[in-house]
Amino acid sequence: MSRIAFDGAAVEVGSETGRGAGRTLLHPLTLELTERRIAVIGANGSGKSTLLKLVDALQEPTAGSVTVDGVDTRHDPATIRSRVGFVFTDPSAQLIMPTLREDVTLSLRRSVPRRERAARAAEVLDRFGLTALADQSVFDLSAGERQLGALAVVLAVGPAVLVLDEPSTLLDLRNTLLLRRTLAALDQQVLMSTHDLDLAAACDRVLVLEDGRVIADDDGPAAVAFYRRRCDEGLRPGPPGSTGGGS
Ligand SMILES: Nc1ncnc2c1ncn2[C@@H]1O[C@H](COP(=O)(O)OP(=O)(O)OP(=O)(O)O)[C@@H](O)[C@H]1O
Repeated sequence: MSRIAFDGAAVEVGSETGRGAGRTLLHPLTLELTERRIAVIGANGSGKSTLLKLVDALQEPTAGSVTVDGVDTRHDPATIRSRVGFVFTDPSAQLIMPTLREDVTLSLRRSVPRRERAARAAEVLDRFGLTALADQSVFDLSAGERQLGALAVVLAVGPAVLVLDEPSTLLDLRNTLLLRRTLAALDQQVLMSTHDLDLAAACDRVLVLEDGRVIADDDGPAAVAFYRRRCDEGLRPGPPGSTGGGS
């Protein structure tokens, strides 16, 4: 497995305007991720996507550093992106060709000789049950089909690390199960953010984020149980007269 290291990495935005303090999206974080399946969970806006983007050099840390197998994301983003594949929540950010077959073939242009690309693309599409949809306009595919297509495009080039931002958001139950099986069978290290707690519980390690801080770091079942308790406590009405207790 790869070694993803955060060394005091933090993200603050807005301070560059010089008008007072900026907003901290991610507080300084120091940890190493070497497990095979890692999930990041937490409320909307807690900083999950920000953390993931640091790993693929899509976001620069404003303090500290992030390295993947010793390569600093700020110094060598090209090498980072050849090792780390990023699957966005919104597949339209990923799919740029008219059909999935063309998109997968295009993604193979640097790693596979031209004469082998068609066969490799067919193999990848088949693995995701996308063969029947491969030549249809991507605009005619359902959102879930596009999301699986985006995953196929990224996996086609065999990145060492796969980063997925909420991969099951648009998927129905059948495709969620297909995604789970596919992720379980991958050789790659997988780092994902998700609101699907079953998916998270099946991971080797889960980080729970709250307001840009890691508040729990445990195995899947323990971290998910912690997060459920935390959400439950947050929803419980406070004693009469306390903030949020109502009038
Ligand atoms: N460039 C930016 N400038 C200012 N604020 C930002 C910027 N990027 C993200 N944010 C804010 O930072 C917070 C964390 O965003 P992030 O996308 O990491 O959250 P998230 O945990 O992935 O949320 P969700 O579950 O809704 O996808 C959000 O409140 C977001 O509005």
